[in-house]
Amino acid sequence: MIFRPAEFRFPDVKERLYPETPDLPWHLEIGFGDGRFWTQQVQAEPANYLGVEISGVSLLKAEKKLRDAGIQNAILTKLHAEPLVQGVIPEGGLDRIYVNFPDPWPKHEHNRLLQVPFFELVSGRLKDGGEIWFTTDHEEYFQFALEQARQTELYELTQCEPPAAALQTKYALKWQDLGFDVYHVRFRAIKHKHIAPYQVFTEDDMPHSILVAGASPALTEFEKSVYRYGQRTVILLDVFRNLRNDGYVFLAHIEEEHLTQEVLVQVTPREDGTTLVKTAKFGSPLITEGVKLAVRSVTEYLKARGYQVTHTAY
Ligand SMILES: C[S@@+](CC[C@H](N)C(=O)[O-])C[C@H]1O[C@@H](n2cnc3c(N)ncnc32)[C@H](O)[C@@H]1O
Repeated sequence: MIFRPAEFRFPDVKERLYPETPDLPWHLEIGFGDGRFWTQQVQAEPANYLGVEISGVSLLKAEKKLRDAGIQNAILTKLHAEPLVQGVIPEGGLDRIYVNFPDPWPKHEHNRLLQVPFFELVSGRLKDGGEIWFTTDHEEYFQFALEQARQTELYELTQCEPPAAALQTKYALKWQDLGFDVYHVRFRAIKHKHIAPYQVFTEDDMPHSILVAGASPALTEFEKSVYRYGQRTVILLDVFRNLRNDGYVFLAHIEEEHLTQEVLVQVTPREDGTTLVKTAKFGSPLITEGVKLAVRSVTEYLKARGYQVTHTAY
């Protein structure tokens, strides 16, 4: 089953996500590609499965594979692994994490998934004794990951044979056909670092502001505008006229840590003469701090063009 990010709770619980099989362990696969790993691994060790991918094409392929295999207790989602782990997974929630043949980034190792911040984050989301099973053909990334995990002093490492299913993934077969070796290690969490959940707000906290239009409220031209707030950036990419209510819709791009979202911010004139600025539900954005800042940015944009701000809730 595919879950849109907004369908999760932040954090969520296994009992809600897998009501039919709450007693099974909970396994997460990061970067599941076409999904074939889990169709085989589940036969060796049944578990509730959560898969996270950034590729929409992979998401659809994997969903079909799992459906054809008749696997019911599997949830797939399209997101970066980090906000999913930090936001959705409760402390001590996971029994295991699989990472099979992740992108090795040979020239840009800062992009690699398996490094100190990741090991720290997941140590708190794994149960005591929970493990990360890492399989790769890339010896340099393998050594790098061992070193990064050791630095944290949160794991016991065991190098051993990979599970049979990890040798049958699309990339496993590709690299083995080319004669590459395969490396496997299990990182067993023995200590847990507490990292606060990724903060996602509910619809009750929908950020908004109320403005009063000045003497010349109509926007006749648009300037792409960048707003920086510490680690977060909002770019107002475009604005469209709303023909239904004589308002506007801004297209905002938001970057915050590992999460990037495009959201629509509506500017709607109301009967009492005020103007309401709020995030549109369209696209089910995750209501994060960055989304609040997008509403703030649109409010600032309008303020600079003659609107007066009478109320803000962001
Ligand atoms: C080299 S492929 C391996 C796919 C699959 N595991 C296999 O063995 O065939 C790496 C996958 O990781 C996904 N990926 C990369 N970074 C990711 C991230 N931060 N979160 C989730 N998935 C990611 C990519 O979209 C890609 O499908």
